[in-house]
Amino acid sequence: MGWKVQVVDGGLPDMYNNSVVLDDQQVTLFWTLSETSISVAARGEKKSGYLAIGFGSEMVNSYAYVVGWTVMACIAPDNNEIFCSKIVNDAYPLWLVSVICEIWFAVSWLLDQFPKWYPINRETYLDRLAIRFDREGEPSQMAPIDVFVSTVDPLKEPMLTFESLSETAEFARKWVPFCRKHQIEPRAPEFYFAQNIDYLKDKIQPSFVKDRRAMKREYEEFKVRINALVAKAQKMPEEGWTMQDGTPWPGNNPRDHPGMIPVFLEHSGGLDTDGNELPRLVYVSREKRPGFQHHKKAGAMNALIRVSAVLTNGAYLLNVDCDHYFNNSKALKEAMCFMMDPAYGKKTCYVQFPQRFDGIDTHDRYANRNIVFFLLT
Ligand SMILES: O=c1ccn([C@@H]2O[C@H](COP(=O)(O)OP(=O)(O)O[C@H]3O[C@H](CO)[C@@H](O)[C@H](O)[C@H]3O)[C@@H](O)[C@H]2O)c(=O)[nH]1
Ligand SMILES: [Mn+2]
Repeated sequence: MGWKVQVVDGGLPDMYNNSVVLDDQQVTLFWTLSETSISVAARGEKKSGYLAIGFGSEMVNSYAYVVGWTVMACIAPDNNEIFCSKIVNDAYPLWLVSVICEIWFAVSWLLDQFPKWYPINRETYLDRLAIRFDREGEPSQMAPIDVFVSTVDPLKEPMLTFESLSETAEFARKWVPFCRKHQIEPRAPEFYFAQNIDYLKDKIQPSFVKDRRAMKREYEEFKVRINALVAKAQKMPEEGWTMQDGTPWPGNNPRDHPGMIPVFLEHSGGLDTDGNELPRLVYVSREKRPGFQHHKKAGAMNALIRVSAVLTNGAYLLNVDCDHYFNNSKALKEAMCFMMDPAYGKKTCYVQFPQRFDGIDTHDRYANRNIVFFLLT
């Protein structure tokens, strides 16, 4: 990694070039692009040499170098030849804004560096957590967790309507025992079945192939039922939806409706096909009225806290967005290692999971591939 600054004596015939008049002289700019580097050079009429600057590929990608480069550009004297091709004296506000921005970027980059000086690594020991709170043959002492999933528009976002959740709960009765039996990861079926790996590798249970095939079929059928619900939901009748007893569905106007809290998988019946208890599932549609600020996701979370306080009152809350999935089914227990730690648990307010994104657009406009934040926290 690094700079290659060269003074070249002679022509640069193989490079792209473009001539412009800057101040009182003709200046030609040259550049070449290769897979791994960019070279730029400039030739002025009154200058006898070239200054060619090569950027290696790591260099181009390195945020630190970009910051260094821009800081240098900011503090370099006005009449320097590297950074200023033409000095405009009447654009002071523009200059000021860009300098402030660059300085802020540099400061924020610097702030990002401090935690790296004293990194703290923690390891979770799930076996020790189990010894303390989850012993074989005894009722679990693990603190209960309420999981909140919010959605604003179930047609644009993953289909999270009352009916699709009920289908999902039904599917979970078979999916969860299958995952437990064969240690399936990730537990999001769409991503599990899409994985392009040799699924027979390291699997020794002869029943696995049969179970997987059957489960895959179940999942395909589940998807067909969900797609049918999506198709149905897109074609709302003119008079709006009606309920089974013929009365209109109170949620027909998404911006003006009362609160609704149907509950599925209540105490009994919430068992998977192995007879293990499944989490209780509650669907909340909070009240919305025109003219009242509903505070988006934060408002949804507040409504869920109130419902959870009445229905389940879990000691801990886990929040996931409707488009999130776990890639490690032990994640909740790992978080609990921090929360229930005898020494640090009381000082720990929340645990933030690192986040990775699927389906990033090719230009990654939102810098979703940037994981610096999660490497630091
Ligand atoms: O009125 C609203 C608006 C949003 N949401 C939900 O809030 C979540 C996040 O919304 P979105 O605006 O799509 O956020 P993203 O930009 O996709 O996600 C970023 O912002 C989220 C909210 O802070 C974080 O949870 C994520 O980790 C982060 O990647 C989703 O489940 C939405 O359904 C609501 O429930 N009601
Ligand atoms: Mn999102």
